[in-house]
Amino acid sequence: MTAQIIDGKTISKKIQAEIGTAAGQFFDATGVKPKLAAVLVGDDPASQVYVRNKERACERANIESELFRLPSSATTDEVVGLVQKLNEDSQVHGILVQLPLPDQVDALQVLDTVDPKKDVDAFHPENVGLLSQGRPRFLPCTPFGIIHLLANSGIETSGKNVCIVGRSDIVGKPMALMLAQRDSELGSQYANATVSLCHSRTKDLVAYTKMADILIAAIGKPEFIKAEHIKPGAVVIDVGINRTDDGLVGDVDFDSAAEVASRITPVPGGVGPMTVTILLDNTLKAARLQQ
Ligand SMILES: Nc1nc(=O)c2c([nH]1)NC[C@@H]1CN(c3ccc(C(=O)N[C@@H](CCC(=O)O)C(=O)O)cc3)C=[N+]21
Repeated sequence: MTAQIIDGKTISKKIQAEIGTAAGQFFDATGVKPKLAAVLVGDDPASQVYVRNKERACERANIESELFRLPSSATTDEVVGLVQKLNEDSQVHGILVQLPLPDQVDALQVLDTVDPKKDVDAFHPENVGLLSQGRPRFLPCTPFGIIHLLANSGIETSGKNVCIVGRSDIVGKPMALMLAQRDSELGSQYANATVSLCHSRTKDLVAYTKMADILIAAIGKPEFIKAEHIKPGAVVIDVGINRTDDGLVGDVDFDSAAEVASRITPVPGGVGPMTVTILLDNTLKAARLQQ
């Protein structure tokens, strides 16, 4: 078997065009152009790439964006102060604090400062709580991007075995919540999964991954998932972005996995562009919330 590719770049272009149309209509009705403020502390090269991708995508979708930079020596108080200023700025609808922050900055304190109604990453405890109760305000960008990828590819999750490898607060944990719930913004067929959330202490990982109709790799280890982890015909979603000597690779060994899977996302061009797309959607949602 050779897997069909799930093309995140093409799907994200299509959704970004829809968001652009909706943002234009919102502007015509209200005179307000949705605005995203991105906070970038230091000069991590990967963060610069992501922030640039986000700015370009905003431009395409009729969303204003402004980048606020602080030096890598910034203190917690300085970052918190900038976020407070953006909270109070009525022209700013969405605030994104690019992670990772430098070690001397208390990231939790910074993220807790973001006004929950401007929290387009959905990292604030109020938004995490709303999601866990099944009444989300904003949905976290990468997990919701994955649901969109599945929906756009006609891959339903209801009643399926989904295995998520990796329990991070920004991908694995919220992804598990969203897929296990009764409903999703895209319909109940894209929820209601039987979810296993696996991690570094999981015993017999292969037993879980091999049961999965949909396998989501969000571990942060280059090419960790191989053909032997995958049930023949399964759908494989690769969330990893690892920079190695061979260039950018995912958490899945693409060549061997594609022999066994029925559908697979590439890296780059899979989940990454969808993360950016949902950020735009959340910024428009934030602008609506603030009218
Ligand atoms: N507050 C916060 N929110 C985030 O959403 C957030 C963050 N911090 N810190 C880092 C991670 C990572 N992330 C990506 C965004 C875009 C691509 C992306 O555009 N990827 C393209 C290009 C990849 C490349 O060329 O490097 C692709 O996969 O095709 C990837 C990863 C958002 N993150």
